[in-house]
Amino acid sequence: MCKSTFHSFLQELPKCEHHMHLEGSLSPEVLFTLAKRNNITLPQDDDAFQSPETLLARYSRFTSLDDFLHYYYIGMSVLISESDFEDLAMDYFRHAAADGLAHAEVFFDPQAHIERGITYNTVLAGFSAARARAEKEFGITSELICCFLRHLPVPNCMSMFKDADVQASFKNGSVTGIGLDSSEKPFPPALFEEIYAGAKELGLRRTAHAGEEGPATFISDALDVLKVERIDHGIRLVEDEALLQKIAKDGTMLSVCPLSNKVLCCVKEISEVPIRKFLDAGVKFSINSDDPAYFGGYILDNYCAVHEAFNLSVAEWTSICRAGIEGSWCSQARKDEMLARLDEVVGRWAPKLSA
Ligand code: HPA
Ligand SMILES: [Zn+2]
Repeated sequence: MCKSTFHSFLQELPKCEHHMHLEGSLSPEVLFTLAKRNNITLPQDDDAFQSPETLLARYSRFTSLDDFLHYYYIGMSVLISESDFEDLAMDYFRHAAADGLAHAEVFFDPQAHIERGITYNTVLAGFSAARARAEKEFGITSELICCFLRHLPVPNCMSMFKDADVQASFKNGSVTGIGLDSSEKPFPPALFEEIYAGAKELGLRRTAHAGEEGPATFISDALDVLKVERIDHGIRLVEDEALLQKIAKDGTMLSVCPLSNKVLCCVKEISEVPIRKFLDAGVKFSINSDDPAYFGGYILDNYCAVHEAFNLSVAEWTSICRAGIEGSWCSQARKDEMLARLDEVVGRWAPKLSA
C-alpha cells in the first residue's frame, strides 16, 4: 500500500465514484448470511461455495469478465427483501465513508432481480432507503444508475425500459441515468440504440461499459450511436489514437477501475492501466472500485494501487479528483462544496507532500 502520509492525503481527498455496481459490494460473508436467512441453496457442485473463505479464494483466480459474472449472478440470488438491498448498499456506503468518499453514482442491475421474481420497486426502495441514510449518517451524496444487461435479449431490455414502475423512477428523479453492463464482447452497443434514444428523450443521463474487454470501436459506437455522456472502463481507447484525441478534446470522462482490470486479467499489472497515457493526453477519468467485494478493494485501495504503480504528484491527484467532481451528475451547488473541500485538503497537504 502507499506510504502513510500519501495514504492520508488520498483518504482525505473528496473522492467521487462513478463506477460501482451495488450488487458487486456483496461480500462472501454477507452472501452466506443472506443465503441462510433466505433459504437459498448455493450451488452444491462447485467447491467454491463451501464457505466464505473458499469463495473469496476463488475470487482471486478469475480468468475473465465472464468468469467473474458467473459468480456475480449466483451471488446476487441471495438478495430477496427490501431490507436485503438496503443492508447491501449500507455495507458499501460504510466502507466508502471510511475511505473518504464524498459522492457516489452507483449502478444496479434490476433485470437480474426481476427475472428471479423480485419486483423493481423492492430493489429500488431498499437502495433508496440506503442512499438517504448514507447522506444523513456519512454526508455521502449519491445518484442511482439503472443498468441494462447486454447479454439478455434486447426486447427483454426494452420491456424493462418501458415498465411503468421503471418509467416512474426515471420521471420522479429517483433514478438519474442508465448504463449498460454484463458480458461485453458478443454484445455491441448499437443493439441498444432505441433504449438510449428513449432515455435521452426523457432527459436521463447516459453511460455504458465499453472497451473493457471489447474493442475501441465499442467506445466510438457508445458515443456516436448511444450518445452516452461517459464511458465506463474505456481502457482499450489506447488502441485508437484518433479516438483518444477526440475524447480528450471533448472532455468525455472515463470511469477507470484499476483493481478490476487486474483481477479480470484485462491487464497483467496495474502499471499497464493507461493512467499515464490518459494524464499526458488530457483524457479525463475517475478512479473506481467496480465490484469491490469481488476485486479485493474499495475506492481508496484503487487510489493507493494507482499511486503505488505511477507515483503521481499532488498536482496530478488534484486534477484527477477535480475531474471526478466536475464530471459528476450532481447539482452545481454540491460540486462547489466538493471543490471547496478539495482546495482545503490540497492547501493543507501540498506543503507536506511536496517538501
Ligand atoms: O466490470 C463489469 N463489466 C461488465 N459488467 C459488469 N457487471 C458488474 N461489473 C461489471
Ligand atoms: Zn462495471
